[in-house]
Amino acid sequence: MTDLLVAENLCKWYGDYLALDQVSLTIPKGSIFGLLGPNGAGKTTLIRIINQITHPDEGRVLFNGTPLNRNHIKNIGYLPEERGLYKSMKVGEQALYLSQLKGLSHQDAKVRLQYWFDKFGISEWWGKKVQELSKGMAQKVQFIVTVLHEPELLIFDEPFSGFDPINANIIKDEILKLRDKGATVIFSTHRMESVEEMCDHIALLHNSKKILDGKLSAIKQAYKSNTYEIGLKHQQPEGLKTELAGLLTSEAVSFQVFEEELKLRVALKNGLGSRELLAALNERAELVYFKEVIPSANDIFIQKVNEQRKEEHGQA
Ligand SMILES: Nc1ncnc2c1ncn2[C@@H]1O[C@H](COP(=O)(O)OP(=O)(O)OP(=O)(O)O)[C@@H](O)[C@H]1O
Repeated sequence: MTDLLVAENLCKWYGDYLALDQVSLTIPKGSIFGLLGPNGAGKTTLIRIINQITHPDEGRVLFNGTPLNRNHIKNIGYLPEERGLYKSMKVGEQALYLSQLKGLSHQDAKVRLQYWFDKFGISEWWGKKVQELSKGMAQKVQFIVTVLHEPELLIFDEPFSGFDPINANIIKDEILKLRDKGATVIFSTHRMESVEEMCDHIALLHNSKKILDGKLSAIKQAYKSNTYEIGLKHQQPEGLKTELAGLLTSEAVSFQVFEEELKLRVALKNGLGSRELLAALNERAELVYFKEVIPSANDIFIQKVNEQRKEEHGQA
């Protein structure tokens, strides 16, 4: 996979505050790239640089290998977190106006808008004023205007906020379809379940710095903690605890009896793996299930940010 966007050593100052500190990123073509981080980490600043709303003080961004310039604006669709349509303008009129700003002809924009309005079941709003729309309805219109010109890069900042679960699902499916048709997606959110469902790559920003990035599946593998969840039939915890003691660390150990089943969550000592654990268990009990615990994006976010905070406190 080649990279659509490469950011090299970006620095951005707001007065004497350094909002981005040597941030480098590579965004593979066709990926859904999650840009994550606590409030104030620098995500929006980075997105604004990619959109050329603001410019870096140091570093550069390459789009398809070329330094970012005004010609790339047509190739990018951006749905900002703060949504804004002109309230007194009519929906259709405004959608047409915004689409033409992205380089579409009036005729082409009209055909495409009609297609999307139909698809989202909102054709009857065409002649209404924006102020008559609910928040979710206005968001649908903005989503349409963001993707209408079929840009190579789509940037969504909290795309699901304000949508009910059904509409959020519709938007999610549309984003996945756009990716399948070849678009690259940058997706900034605090909703970790959306990251799990959609992102194949992530970058985590904290205090203006990138502290983690890569393929989500590889990051998950790297953050595994040799922990397993096991269900066993007809077992009591006491004997088993003593028997397994030699294999387990003192962390993440839980033994819970639930109806006929004993549920275990155990962390193995370094150097031991599923083979040793299974051998010890097989001697004793009938397995119902056995699985390695893979950390969630949420677990990884919390762990990495907390580690970073501790490190920064240590240095202070
Ligand atoms: N125009 C500005 N002038 C001064 N400071 C700014 C400006 N824009 C952002 N900042 C500061 O830069 C830092 C990064 O802000 P940014 O909006 O990029 O964070 P974010 O990661 O998007 O946060 P959130 O998750 O809360 O949206 C913050 O400390 C913010 O106060």
